[in-house]
Amino acid sequence: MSVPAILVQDVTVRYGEVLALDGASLAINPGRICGLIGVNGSGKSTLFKTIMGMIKPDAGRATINGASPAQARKSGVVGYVPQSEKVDWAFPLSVREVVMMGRYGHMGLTRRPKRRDHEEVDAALERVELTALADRQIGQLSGGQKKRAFVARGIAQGATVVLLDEPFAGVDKRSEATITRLLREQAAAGATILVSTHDLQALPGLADEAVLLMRRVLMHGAPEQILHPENLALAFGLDVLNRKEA
Ligand SMILES: Nc1ncnc2c1ncn2[C@@H]1O[C@H](COP(=O)(O)OP(=O)(O)OP(=O)(O)O)[C@@H](O)[C@H]1O
Repeated sequence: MSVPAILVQDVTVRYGEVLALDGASLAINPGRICGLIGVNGSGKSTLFKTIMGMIKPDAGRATINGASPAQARKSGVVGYVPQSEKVDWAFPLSVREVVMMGRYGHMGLTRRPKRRDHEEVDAALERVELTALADRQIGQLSGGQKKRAFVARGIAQGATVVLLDEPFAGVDKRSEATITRLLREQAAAGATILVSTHDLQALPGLADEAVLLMRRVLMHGAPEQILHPENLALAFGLDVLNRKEA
């Protein structure tokens, strides 16, 4: 049997008094796009940070292709598109420089880009349709363009496991369509993708499978199964079921 690309085993995370994850377990196989669904505060960002090794769980563990998060980050197999609110957009970096960060792992200690690095960055910018804006400061892009810049960073990096925390929040339709197409292309080429979203309608067109999170994984199945009102009610409360009558 193949090793899951993303494996989360019985992970518990506490922030002081707050129990953010409570025995969450999840396995995603290579080449799959998995949508992560849950109300605000259900632990989605905490799950991403655990898989990235940015926080150490109080119990349980996460692995990427069987390796620890730290090893996976070091080898560059894992890429992360954070929530927009978590990024300092005033940072004096151009779009091109942000995408070039994806090449750091390939450059050695000097971090001096070689021709191959420039070529990969140009190709990634082209794929996300940001070539014309490459020299703009990153903060001077629209919400959707910023997300595309981070997706390009993952492409330039050559990441084969990609985590995206709400890439469609505050994003224009063109960016949403471009990002969805790119994720599908990456998955078709073998990449594994975990993407959180509040856009339930877009889920079947985006993901092969989906997960309902509420501190732990309530359900993991086909998007259509997850979107069944009774299952959504599990994660979002009974309002979803009652909305029609209201
Ligand atoms: N650094 C922190 N310190 C204290 N509590 C935190 C911290 N980060 C998150 N929490 C709490 O942990 C819980 C889970 O937060 P998390 O950000 O993982 O949820 P989320 O599902 O990503 O939410 P959202 O959809 O609003 O982004 C929430 O109750 C949140 O308030």
